Amino acid sequence: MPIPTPAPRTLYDKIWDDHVVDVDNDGLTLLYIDRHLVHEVTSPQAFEGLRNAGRPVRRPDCTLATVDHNIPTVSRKNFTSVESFIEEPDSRAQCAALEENVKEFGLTYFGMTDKRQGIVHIIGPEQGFTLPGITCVCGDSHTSSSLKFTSLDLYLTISAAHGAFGSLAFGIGTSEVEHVLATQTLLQKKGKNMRITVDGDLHEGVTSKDVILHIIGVIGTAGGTGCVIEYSGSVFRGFSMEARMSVCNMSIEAGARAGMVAPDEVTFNYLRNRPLSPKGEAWDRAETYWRTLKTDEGAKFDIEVNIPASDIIPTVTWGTSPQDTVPITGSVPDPSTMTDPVKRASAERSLAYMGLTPNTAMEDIKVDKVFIGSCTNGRIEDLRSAAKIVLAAGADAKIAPNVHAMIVPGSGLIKKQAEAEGLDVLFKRAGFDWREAGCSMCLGMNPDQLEPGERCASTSNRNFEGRQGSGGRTHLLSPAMAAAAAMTGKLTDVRKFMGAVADANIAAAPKLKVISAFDFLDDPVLPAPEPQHPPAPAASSASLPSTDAPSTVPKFIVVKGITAPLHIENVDTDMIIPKQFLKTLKRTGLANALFFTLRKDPHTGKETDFVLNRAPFNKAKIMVCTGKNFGCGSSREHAPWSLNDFGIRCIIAPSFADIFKNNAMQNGMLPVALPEADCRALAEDAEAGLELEVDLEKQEVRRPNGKAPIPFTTDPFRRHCLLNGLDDIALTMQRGATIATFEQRRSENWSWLDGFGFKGARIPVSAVKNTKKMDW
Ligand SMILES: CC(C)[C@H](C(=O)O)[C@@H](O)C(=O)O
Ligand code: SF4
Repeated sequence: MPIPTPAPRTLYDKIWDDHVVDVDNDGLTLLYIDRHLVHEVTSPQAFEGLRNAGRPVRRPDCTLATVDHNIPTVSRKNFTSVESFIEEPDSRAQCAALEENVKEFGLTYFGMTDKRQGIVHIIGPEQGFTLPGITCVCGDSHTSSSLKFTSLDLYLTISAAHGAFGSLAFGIGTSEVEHVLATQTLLQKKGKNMRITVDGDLHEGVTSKDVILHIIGVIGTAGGTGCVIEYSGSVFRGFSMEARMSVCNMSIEAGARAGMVAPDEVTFNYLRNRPLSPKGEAWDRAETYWRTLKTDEGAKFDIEVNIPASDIIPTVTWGTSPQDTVPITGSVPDPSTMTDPVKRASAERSLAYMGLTPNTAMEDIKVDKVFIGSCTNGRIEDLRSAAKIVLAAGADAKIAPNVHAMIVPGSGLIKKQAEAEGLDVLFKRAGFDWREAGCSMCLGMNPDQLEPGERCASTSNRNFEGRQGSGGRTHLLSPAMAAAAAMTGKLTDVRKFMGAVADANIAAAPKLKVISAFDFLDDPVLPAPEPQHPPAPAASSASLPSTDAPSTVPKFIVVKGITAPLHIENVDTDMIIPKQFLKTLKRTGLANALFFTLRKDPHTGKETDFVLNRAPFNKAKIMVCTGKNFGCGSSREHAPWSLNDFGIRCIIAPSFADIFKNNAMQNGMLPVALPEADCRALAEDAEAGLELEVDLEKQEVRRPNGKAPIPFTTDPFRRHCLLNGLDDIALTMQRGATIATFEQRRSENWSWLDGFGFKGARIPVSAVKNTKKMDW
């Protein structure tokens, strides 16, 4: 009998298969999570949940925490403690809460005096915490090139995230953070396989950031919904790890669950000898396994997109969605030429917000601020590429007057490396503001924010309304383009900083040193302190779904009530709840925060005529949105929390972003996806002030005035949980024995994934030199 050949599998299929702890008949999978990154914004409520239930963190050795979003980026020379350093009370409380939580639960933490502190998505790869073939999650959406600048002779390859290592990395909400902390698993349905291939030679001046902005412009911010994207083709193969990270990092902006690149020599060279990478014989075994992690010949992709490299030129955004891209040589689009009414309305709204007139040349747009940093572009190669532009501008060149240009390295180590290379001196001499590591003006949860009406050339990843500050206007672009904008004071084609004059300027300038990142990675990782929390009672195995597990999730059976209509496409979670409300330590009290920037006039503070401010919609229990891709962007669970607090238990829309959908259901809320025409019909009922009735048992939306109900479908497991008000964590805890069996197999087959660097003797908390400092 010939042995049947196994079906060819994609990279995603392989990683998925290797992490299945258990699977039910519907394909709902209990997936093991190898690495969990934690930050201060999305974790307080998760730790509180553990504390209330008396549960420990199941795998402290696979969990790494840092502070990044709230922290000021001013000099830390006088830092003594978070309490005295962070002025804003809510930011301070969130950072202090994390410090308490890591101590109580025994987690490794890179705090503000640790040079390894930085943006979660930067420190994971930097430390070798992120490895090929792993599953990696974070309560943060961004958990998902060798660029030929020939005439500038740039060694740059522009940079960011975990999937770039051939791992399955995705963002989760706070309830799922708690689930992973408690069980080291997640309940997941497998996504679709999507492949984006970019082949050919990139034009001069085109970086990995331009490549991913161009891709998002082509497929749209919902283009990757429900998919895991594998990036393939000669362009990605030719990219450095940093460049691959930038691309994978922005997969969430394309709506995808995750993005990945198959590991290869570039990956192995990046990882070898990183502090948390496997060493010696363990490395050899790991590398042998990693080399199997590529898509098999003939494997099936559900969606394939091919983009010729030659189509891409330096790219910039004009609007308030990352899909609003245009070549820098182009101009602001004219909404009057758009036929789709929802698209036209969205474009008009964007242009009004951005203060732009149709057909203005992009290069004529003046900027007030420049931000170089973020998890997309805060790496050493990004800083080097910006530095090259400064050099190309000439020995005494300064940034344009009236421009404030900020450079925020992604981690303390990157900052040190850049300073050793002399980049800080170069930048400061040209007038840039050189800062400490953190998320900074990417989101502005700290003091780094735009003033209303200010325009920023930004290397970050989101240009949503109010993202960088209420009323602030963001244009996304590459670090080289951002540096060019800083020098000229307006959006500028980076190729103007290339050619004979630029070459001569660079040749005349003192050579910048190139120093290896490995010179800064020598710190041993000290053991985590013993958790001070009592161990959980032994778990027993039970079949899923059981209805007798303890739960605080409300049931969803039938919801009837006033429905608020909304006619916006790509409603992002920054719009649902802006950043200033993410600083809470609670899940409640957020009703007033819902759609805050649309409900309050930023200048007068008075209520606008936004639908939720008007009777009867101010009492809405249901929301119907006619634009697709509701809830895109950030993974903040605060978005469903604020809807829930307002009284809205059900959202109907043509489509939802994956993380939002999950987050809503974790809170006993129901997202209903219906065809656009049905959403429009329901919106008409809603506008007439008539009540709708959503029945989950019968899976139908009942309409007023005897109109036929509209049927919908829901995932059977989720429906069961919603109808019975079941809590995922309690259900998964019942499968403790199955998880333990998986962990045993994991230790045998992939031993390098256990206990990253903590395997030796544990050091008690009291042995840390200064116990006030939490930087062990
Ligand atoms: C705070 C966090 C939930 C959020 C995210 O998920 O992306 C943030 O990092 C962002 O970029 O908006
Ligand atoms: S997108 Fe911005 S705010 Fe979010 S993690 Fe990255 S740097 Fe931080």
